Amino acid sequence: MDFKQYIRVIPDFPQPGIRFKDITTLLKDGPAYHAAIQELAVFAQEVEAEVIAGPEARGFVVGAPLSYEMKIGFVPIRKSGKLPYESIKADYNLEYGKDALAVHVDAIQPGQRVLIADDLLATGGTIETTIQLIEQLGGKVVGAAFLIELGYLDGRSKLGNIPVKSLIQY
Ligand SMILES: O=P(O)(O)OC[C@H]1O[C@H](OP(=O)(O)OP(=O)(O)O)[C@H](O)[C@@H]1O
Ligand SMILES: Nc1ncnc2[nH]cnc12
Repeated sequence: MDFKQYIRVIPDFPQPGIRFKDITTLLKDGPAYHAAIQELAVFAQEVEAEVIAGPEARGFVVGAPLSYEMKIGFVPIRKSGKLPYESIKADYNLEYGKDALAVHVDAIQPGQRVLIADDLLATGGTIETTIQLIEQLGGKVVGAAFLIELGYLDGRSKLGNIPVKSLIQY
């Protein structure tokens, strides 16, 4: 399926110069959303993922259905200050700002095979921070799956040897 046709590009959002890739136009199309998750599930099987981790918020709409499809667990990586239990936290930079992510200390078992899922790979700051948190808990990141990859920002370089799957490239 040509998933790119379902993405709406908004110029100058949220800041001048940013071409924002709007995934809501894909999400509202049932067959396209389902096909996208199915394709990422093939990758998740190939890398033998045991759990999916997704960064808030758009990582939830990719990671949660993927974990449901795979019948494996989902770990939310949340923006700082949202998690109720003991957590670890890391700061990071984005294409348009900065933020912090956190995860519960007991979210991942040591040695567990973790696939990270998100809607979009841009500078790689979010994924790099997510990897750092998972590895700090002893998890093994076996792959990273995205709907969209902005190749011109070279986020892949933050992933080292970790296998990457993206359905749409710009
Ligand atoms: O590769 P990067 O440069 O880190 O950018 C990609 C991240 O940016 C967006 O999230 P954002 O922080 O805007 O949050 P949201 O999902 O809550 O909208 C997107 O959903 C990715 O997680
Ligand atoms: N250009 C972009 N469009 C949508 N989400 C993003 N996250 C980071 N950069 C983005």
